Amino acid sequence: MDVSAASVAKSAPGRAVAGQPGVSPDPKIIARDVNVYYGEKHALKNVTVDVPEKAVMAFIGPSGCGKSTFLRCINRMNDTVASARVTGLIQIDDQDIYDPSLDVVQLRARVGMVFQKPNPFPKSIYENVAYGPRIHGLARSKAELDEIVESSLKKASLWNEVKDRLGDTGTGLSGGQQQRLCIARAIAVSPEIILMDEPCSALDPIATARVEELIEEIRRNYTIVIVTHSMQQAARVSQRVAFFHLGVLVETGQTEKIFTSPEDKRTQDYITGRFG
Ligand SMILES: Nc1ncnc2c1ncn2[C@@H]1O[C@H](COP(=O)(O)OP(=O)(O)OP(=O)(O)O)[C@@H](O)[C@H]1O
Repeated sequence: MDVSAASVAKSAPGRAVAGQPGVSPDPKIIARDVNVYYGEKHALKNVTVDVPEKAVMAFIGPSGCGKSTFLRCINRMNDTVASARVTGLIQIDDQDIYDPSLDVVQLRARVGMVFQKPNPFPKSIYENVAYGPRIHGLARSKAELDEIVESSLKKASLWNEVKDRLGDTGTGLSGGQQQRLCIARAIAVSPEIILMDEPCSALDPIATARVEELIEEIRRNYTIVIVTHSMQQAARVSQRVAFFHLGVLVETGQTEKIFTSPEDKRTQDYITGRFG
């Protein structure tokens, strides 16, 4: 983390600058002047945005504009990319997540992630969900672990389909079921934030609809950020939208406003299919 940039941004926390584009009154996550470089490539440029609590925010924009890069900043996944360098400030609940003293394992328990391609472990359905709570010490007994597995699968709308075959391998489920299993796995460690990187791009329309329904059901309990190429999906599932273009956050706003009367011509061009 570039400390000089962070300290400048720190003196202007979210609430103090409400009213600026991208900044909202009571955010769960704030980002100030975030830049990401992959070696010489400047992939994300001065991104300042607030992500509201217990709502869905969609990141949209043409391929390569930096949506996934920014998403991966929020749980420090970019730490795993050797060439990546992140500057600026990202706070969750007023805590700087790039503070060197921060425990990244704990951060990733608070900030769950669901990927484009469903990626269950090659283990049983039960183990897929039980793994996280076990390594984080969330259950004191087998009965408690069973309870977490059941409630997570219920929240992910998968319980009825798998309750009689929890010992079967997770990779044997259909693609849509696998993705809901991955959401159950994320939910099982009681995250506050769930990041979803094009979670439906490998799913058929029916499985997509089920995941979207699931997002709608759980959104009141979690802060959700979803990257999507589908503007219909962004319109259906999100309450706020952020539009990225060429590494710049062009505009954020309420979903309906972005899709009906965006302020910036680039947003207008993108949502009307003029480029992208
Ligand atoms: N690991 C990496 N190493 C080098 N460059 C990268 C890496 N990951 C992403 N980039 C580059 O950073 C830019 C932003 O990529 P990113 O994946 O964040 O875009 P995106 O908007 O999510 O794209 P898409 O919609 O196609 O997934 C692109 O130019 C991409 O080539």
